[in-house]
Amino acid sequence: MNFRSFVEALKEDGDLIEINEEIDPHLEAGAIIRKVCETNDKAPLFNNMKGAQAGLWRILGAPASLRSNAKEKYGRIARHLGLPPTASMKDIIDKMLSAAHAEPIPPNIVPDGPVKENKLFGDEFDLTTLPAPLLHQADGGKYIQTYGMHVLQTPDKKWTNWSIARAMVHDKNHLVGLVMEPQHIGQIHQMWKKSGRGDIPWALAFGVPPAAIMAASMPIPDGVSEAGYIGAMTGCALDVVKCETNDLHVPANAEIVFEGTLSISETAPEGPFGEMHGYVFPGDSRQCPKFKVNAITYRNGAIMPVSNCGRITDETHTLIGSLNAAEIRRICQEAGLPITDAFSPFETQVTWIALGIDIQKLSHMNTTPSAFRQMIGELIFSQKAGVTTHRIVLCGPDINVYDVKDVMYAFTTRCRPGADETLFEDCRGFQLIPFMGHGTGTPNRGGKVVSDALMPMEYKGVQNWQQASFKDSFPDEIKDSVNCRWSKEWGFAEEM
Ligand SMILES: CC1=C(C(=O)O)[C@@H]2CC(C)(C)c3c(C)c(C)cc4c3N2[C@@]12C(=O)NC(=O)N=C2N4C[C@H](O)[C@H](O)[C@H](O)COP(=O)(O)O
Ligand SMILES: [K+]
Ligand SMILES: [Mn+2]
Repeated sequence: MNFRSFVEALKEDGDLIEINEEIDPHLEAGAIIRKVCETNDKAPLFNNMKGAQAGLWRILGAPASLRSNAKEKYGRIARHLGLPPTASMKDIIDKMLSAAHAEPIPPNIVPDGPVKENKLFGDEFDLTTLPAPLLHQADGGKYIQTYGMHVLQTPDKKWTNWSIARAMVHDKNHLVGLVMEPQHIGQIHQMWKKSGRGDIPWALAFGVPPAAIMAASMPIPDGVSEAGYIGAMTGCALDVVKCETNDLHVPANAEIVFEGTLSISETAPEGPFGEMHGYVFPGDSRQCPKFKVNAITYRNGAIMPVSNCGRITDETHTLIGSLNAAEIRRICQEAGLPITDAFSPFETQVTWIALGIDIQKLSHMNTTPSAFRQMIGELIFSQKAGVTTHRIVLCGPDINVYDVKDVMYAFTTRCRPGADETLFEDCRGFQLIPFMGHGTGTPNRGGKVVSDALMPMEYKGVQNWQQASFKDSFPDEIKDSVNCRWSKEWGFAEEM
């Protein structure tokens, strides 16, 4: 599946709105994409961007946001993975974890590809004149990079990392973007700095195969190349082609590729940006590394994917939250903890993760609530995949952790504030969350909690209550007889 066929699949699903009238990259495209994300409407494809030149570029907005049709809520994300549009979030997470213990299938190097149809070098382009969008009025710049994939290799070339990190236009041939620890882009930046080998060969590929951008958004382990992981997950090697100006390889059918170097010494002001938690703090910029663009190669009719993040729901919730939860589930299970599921409710701006607990297995651990909470917090809050999470909620087997109504029902009725919670201050914190970066304490340390929504008896493997609900408070024969007359005889609404 490549990006073009992904866009075609959305069209066939009736999940695409093509806009052929001229749209301005200065706030207008951003406003449409933001409203699509807040209403779960169809993905907008802007075929006529003001300022487009030499085929650069059309824009696809909200590439992995939600569908309003409840039966296909995650359909646009499912289409990234070749799953049916009715796939559940559990199906999507299971698919993304399916390669965790598989032998990587390295990419297949091909001599040419659609991404080589057009090439611009040096003064043949000026980033400030391309239709890069201003996505929020208080943003510090035009965020040209919101759904592209950084390609960076360790100095020993053993690990090639693919990841998403934002970047804005700095001048005609430079970007400036977030390069944070413990992200792999930050780790590799540090390695090159220590190696004294000068600036880092870099590429940024937009409109890559959808499965690749999912891996780029996932905190798979240090040292694991996303290309090989995706090869193992899809069962086939991804075709890659060599860059014109360095030895890195990029997907051969990517829409657009920027090639150049990531500076280990030069910085420039970055941000502010409307971020994943839904805030922009006007004027709040920080010094970040510069990326020098030496060449641009691209397909005919190139499409630039754009994620306008902020208030729910957009790619920073559907992908960052869900894929961090995926890795947290794997890490807990490999540590022998009785975790069945993990999910980050969008309504928490993905600052929480809810864990589904197998209370039979829990009862065999003969542990206490405070000891178990300590175990869970120490494990998860020490992980890279746990950095963005500031509350973990432990839920019993009658709770569907993928449904925020269930998580809140458990959290608000089974977790006594204080007594049933364990605070963690000696761990890395996520400074992008306003209560951290603009709050009262240290911006990047602590501020975390494990909230235990397991009742004491569940540590003995028992749930001695019935939910006062249609599902749990009526015998099957009553429920069946009510259900079969529900809409046919009485005219109530059909079940969704
Ligand atoms: C935190 C991030 C963003 C923000 O909130 O502004 C910003 C917004 C955009 C670009 C839309 C965005 C989208 C649409 C998606 C889907 C993911 C991110 C981002 N951007 C940020 C960023 O600027 N800096 C960052 O360190 N991580 C980000 N991630 C998350 C990472 O991709 C994720 O943690 C990966 O696991 C990283 O790969 P590895 O290092 O593990 O290999
Ligand atoms: K990644
Ligand atoms: Mn990585």
